Amino acid sequence: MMVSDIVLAAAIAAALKLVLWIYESARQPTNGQLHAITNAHFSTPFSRLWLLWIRATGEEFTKCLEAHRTLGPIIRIGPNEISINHVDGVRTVYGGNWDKSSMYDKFTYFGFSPLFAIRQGKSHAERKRLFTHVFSKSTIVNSAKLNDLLQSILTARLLPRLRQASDNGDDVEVFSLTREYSMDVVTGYLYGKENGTNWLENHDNAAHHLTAFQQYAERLAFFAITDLHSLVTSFKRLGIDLVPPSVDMAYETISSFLWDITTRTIDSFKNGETEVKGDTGILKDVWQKLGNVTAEEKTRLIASDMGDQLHAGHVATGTMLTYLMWELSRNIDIQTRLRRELASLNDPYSSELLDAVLLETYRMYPAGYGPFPRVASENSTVHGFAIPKGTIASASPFMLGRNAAMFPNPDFWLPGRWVGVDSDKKRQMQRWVWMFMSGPRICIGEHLAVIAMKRFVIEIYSRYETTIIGDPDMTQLETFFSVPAGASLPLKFRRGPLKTNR
Ligand code: HEM
Repeated sequence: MMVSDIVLAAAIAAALKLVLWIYESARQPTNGQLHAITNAHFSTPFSRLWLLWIRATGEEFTKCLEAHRTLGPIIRIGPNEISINHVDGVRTVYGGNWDKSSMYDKFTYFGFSPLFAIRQGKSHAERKRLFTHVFSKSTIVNSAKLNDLLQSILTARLLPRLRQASDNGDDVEVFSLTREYSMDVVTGYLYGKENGTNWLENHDNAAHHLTAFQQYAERLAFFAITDLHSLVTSFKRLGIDLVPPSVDMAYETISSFLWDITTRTIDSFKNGETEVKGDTGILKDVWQKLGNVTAEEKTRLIASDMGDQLHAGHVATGTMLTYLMWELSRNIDIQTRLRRELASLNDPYSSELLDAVLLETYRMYPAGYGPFPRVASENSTVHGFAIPKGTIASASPFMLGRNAAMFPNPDFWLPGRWVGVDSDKKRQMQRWVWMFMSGPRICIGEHLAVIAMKRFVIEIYSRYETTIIGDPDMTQLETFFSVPAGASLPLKFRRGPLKTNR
């Protein structure tokens, strides 16, 4: 056979595979028991194509929100899939024993699923026990070590960099700055201060890795790895790669970064080596708790979990801080009030306006839009509808946060809506702010992220006034890591008009 014949045969096989895949996606067995639920699109009872299309074009959540606004809190988005946009339905699905869907199988590092990707409740609960104490609210709030870590990262790395930029009149690229800060905090907590990253001071090293994390979770790459998985695999067998090589290279870069930082730290306490300085964060504790596996497996398992925690920890926290600073920089009146309030309080953590600014940012710009699919493990009732076993359901913090009855003018960032409201009303409102999720699969890093964000905002806005430069594209991408489309937020930092003791 000549080379051209082989290429032609591969092209024909690929075309056939594509046609078959479209046919299968377009005509799926319909689930008759879901007929009572309103269809988001006429095709959804028998086809996934509408869902795949809005996902591929990056409009999944605005289109589903539009459909919810006219059709109600439960809509059908595929032959076997529903979308929920009400906290009662969310409580049933995410607070109960619905497992994660097969979408999560695609996320492994070093041959193991990290906590986030474990589908079943029992295996998940076993793994989660390794980390529950480490991330509990009382551990985080009372940890003197974490307090020192934050203090040293802020005073020795972040503030000198901002002072220099402000004195020189230089812009600060805030989307990078916030991710660098967040990675330094998360790795410092997990691996110990001396063994974690110092990206705030090693900008080139940081930029290389930030790009890799960004490319790996890029919207279309995520879509290809999850929804197009079978097509991507079949094409790969024919020698055609639908996923750009940059994604594989990014995965390699992330894996080697994770492996290096994790094994260096583990080796130090395993072999009593002295290369690694200082304490080793929480890793030693996790290592000792892991029984019944070989040392090699333990290392791979821990590195896999670290992959998950480092990725979520730096991108999500960095994204939230970026949107918060963007809004404060274009709402100078609120920024000024916040600065005054922080300066007037002995304990700036107790600032009501600081809380309001954070909650409003979680509501408007949740760092992950989804999808977060779950599978009904038995016949259930969701928001009054009978849902058969095997149905896939999902919800999104973006859609829940745009509830106009709960949040008038839902598309506007208005922190004032959280100020002066009575505690019952505030609790009601908070149920709709679902950025860290709820139930057994709630984000384990929530308290670490919140303390890191509060400390960052207090330190910066007690000292500096920030203003926007140019016209950054802050459109939020509708995907799992919903980062700003322009991936950049340059701000000007000016020493604050108020003098404070901090
Ligand atoms: C603002 C920052 C953060 C946001 C918005 C966020 C959001 C989320 C969300 C929505 C989930 C559920 C994902 C799903 O079910 O598919 C999740 C899970 C998780 N997050 Fe976070 N996260 C943040 C920070 C962190 C940090 C700092 C860490 C750890 C250092 C972390 C570690 C995890 C882990 C391990 C899970 C899986 C939990 C489980 O399945 O039991 N996250 N996070």
